[in-house]
Amino acid sequence: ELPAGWEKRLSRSTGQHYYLNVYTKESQWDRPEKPANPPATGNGKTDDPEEVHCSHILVKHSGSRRPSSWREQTITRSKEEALELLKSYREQIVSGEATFGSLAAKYSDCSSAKRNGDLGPFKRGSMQKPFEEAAFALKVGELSQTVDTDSGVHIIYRAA
Ligand SMILES: N=C(N)NCCC[C@H](NC(=O)[C@@H]1CCC/C1=C/[C@H](COP(=O)(O)O)NC=O)C(N)=O
Repeated sequence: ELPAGWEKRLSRSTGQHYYLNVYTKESQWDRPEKPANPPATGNGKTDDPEEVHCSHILVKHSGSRRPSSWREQTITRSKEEALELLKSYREQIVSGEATFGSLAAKYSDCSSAKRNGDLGPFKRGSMQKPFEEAAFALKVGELSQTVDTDSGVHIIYRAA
C-alpha cells in the first residue's frame, strides 16, 4: 500500500515503475515512505527553503525608519491607521475583489510597488528579521497576516 498522495506509474521509456506526488506533480524512482504533503493553500512546500520568492505590500507610518516613499513625501499616518489600511487590502485580496499585485502597485510604500510588490527571491539574512521569519513560515501561495518591521507594516505573499 502506497503512502497517501502518491501514485505508482509505469515509465514508457524505461519500463520501470516510478512514483508521482499527486500534489506537486514531482516524480521519483524510489518508493515513497512518507505521505505527500496535501497543499493547505500553495503546493504544500513547507520544508525550510534555501530562499523564498515573495511580494509585499508595505504601508509606512510616522514611526517608520524612513517615513517617506514614492507615494508620499512625508508619511504622517499613525501605525493604527496603517494597520487598518493593510487589513482592508488583505480583505480585498482574500475576497477576490482585488489582486495582490494591483493593490501593491497602487498603495505599497516600497519601491517594489513598481513591480507589483515583487521582491524577487531572497535568502535568510537579507530582510529585517520579523519579515524574514514571516516569509519563511509561509507555504507557497500563502498570504501572511500583518507583519511589523522598522519599515512599517506589511502583508507578504509567497510566490515560490
Ligand atoms: N534584497 C532585496 N530585495 N532588497 C534589499 C532589502 C533590504 C532589507 N529591506 C527590508 O527588510 C524591508 C522589509 C522587507 C522589504 C523591505 C524593503 C524596504 C522598505 O523600505 P525602507 O524602510 O527601506 O524605506 N525597502 C528597501 O529595502 C533590509 N535588510 O533593510
